[in-house]
Amino acid sequence: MDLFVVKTKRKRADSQSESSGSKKFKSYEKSECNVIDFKKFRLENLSCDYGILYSKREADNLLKECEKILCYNEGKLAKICLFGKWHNIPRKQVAHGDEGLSYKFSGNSIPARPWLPLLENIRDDITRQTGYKFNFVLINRYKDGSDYMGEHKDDEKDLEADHPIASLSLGQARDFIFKHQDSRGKNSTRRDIPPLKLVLQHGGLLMMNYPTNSYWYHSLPCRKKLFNVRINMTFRKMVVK
Ligand SMILES: O=C(O)CCC(=O)C(=O)O
Ligand SMILES: [Fe+2]
Repeated sequence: MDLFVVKTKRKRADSQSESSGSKKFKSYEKSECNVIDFKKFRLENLSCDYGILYSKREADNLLKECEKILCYNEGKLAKICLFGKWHNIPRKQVAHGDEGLSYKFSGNSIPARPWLPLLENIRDDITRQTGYKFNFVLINRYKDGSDYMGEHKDDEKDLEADHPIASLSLGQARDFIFKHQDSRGKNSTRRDIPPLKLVLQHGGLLMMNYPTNSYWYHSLPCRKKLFNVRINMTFRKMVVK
């Protein structure tokens, strides 16, 4: 992790308003939580916390188990629609979650498969550590550094907008880049906001708090010289209709 601001131990659930930006947006419950060491990243409209949730041994075991039991989407569910054209996604993907939930993005809708005990255990570990509850997990598997995820925001309507997204990484450490929406491209109006680069490690947990996903894009760029598998799980709170 290169750029960094303050190191802190979050002690109690009622510190919730600090991580989500403003109390007035709170629309969910947050329970008591434990304490892993989170590093806090605070920039203009960005609030993220990063810490190591699992030791190397625990993370090795989880990765091995994931490789054994997870099955990934195929066919249309493994494609995205960009500017009217369908493309294979440059990685594998699957979602699990509460019954009836699905996740719509880039022209596709990913239905949640039922929870698996392994995923429930990880979800509950994250809830114990952060106090936040999740009803859906999107899993991305990058076979090596040539698999990637392009710049996007996780700001779909079916996500509870002010709820944090918890991102657990297993396997190959990879760069993860945040860019402020007004700092991107030729017509950028905010050249004064530099990107934020994190390195997401094996066993690392990144909390993306409100309002990060309303203002900042994130991506996992290609890294052709990396050859190991990485699995990322983003635990989310979807709106239940
Ligand atoms: O693999 C990652 O770390 C990124 C995952 C992500 O951004 C997503 O699932 O929306
Ligand atoms: Fe994302």
